[in-house]
Amino acid sequence: MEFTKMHGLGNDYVYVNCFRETIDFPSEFAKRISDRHFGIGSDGLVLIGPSSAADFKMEMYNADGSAAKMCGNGIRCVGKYVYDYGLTDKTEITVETESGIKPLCLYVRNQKVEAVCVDMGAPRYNAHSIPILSEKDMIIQEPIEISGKVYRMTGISMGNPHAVVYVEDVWDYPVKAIGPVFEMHPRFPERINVEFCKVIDRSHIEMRVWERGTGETCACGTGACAAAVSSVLNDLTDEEVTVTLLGGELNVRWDRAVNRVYMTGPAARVFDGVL
Ligand SMILES: N[C@@H](CCC[C@H](N)C(=O)O)C(=O)O
Repeated sequence: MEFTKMHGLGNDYVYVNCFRETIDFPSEFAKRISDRHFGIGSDGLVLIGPSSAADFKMEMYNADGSAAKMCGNGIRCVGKYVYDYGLTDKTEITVETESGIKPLCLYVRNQKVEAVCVDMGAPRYNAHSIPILSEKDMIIQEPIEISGKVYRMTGISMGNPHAVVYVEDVWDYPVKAIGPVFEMHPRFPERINVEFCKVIDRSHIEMRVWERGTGETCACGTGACAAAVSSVLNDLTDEEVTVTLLGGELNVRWDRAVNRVYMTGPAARVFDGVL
């Protein structure tokens, strides 16, 4: 089976072209190939296939085999894959995901896609739709106790669930210790992705992420969007921000007039392989 290893800011997935290949048990397959010692090594698996409603369809699995409805870094790489491998010659395409159809704008240089802008759609911050168990309708700076410390979280869905918290020093934060306790807290019936953020100024956020189903990753596209939306809701930033992550920078703009979030960042191919 042919595959391609790609990444968006170091958030790396194995990409399989399902126009050509068939995977019967994608969840098992994702677990096996993601293993960094006994597999190919990745944060998960992304399947690219035909869609009856859009130009292409994307399916995404975390390293533990769980499926996610949306993946921001993954969808940028899908844009690069379909253009660079000649599945399309268009620079404006649509991709069907489990959380709806997303329009992509591909930025091409020397016949290769270097960066992609994704219209991520409308964020949702109603507790029920994230989902987060709460008596309140919106989760804004809501206290939650994790490992004996009270955090104030803001809950956002970007098609997948996120809890954004603000900390003093992102780079020194014990993300690997706190992240898994957050992820499994009983208030999150579908578990949660957690963004540990620091606002530098009204147009700049630093962030590390603990991803549901994978662990700490170098970057999370949906997480960066959730951090941007949370920071606007808490009046910490303006509508357009640069989000600095371990793997690099993303530009995120929440256009509140039309209630859509736009995420722009790089997409890169690492290598092709045969399994
Ligand atoms: N890294 C991704 C998000 C992948 C899915 C997430 N772990 C979940 O289970 O919701 C991104 O770039 O958005």
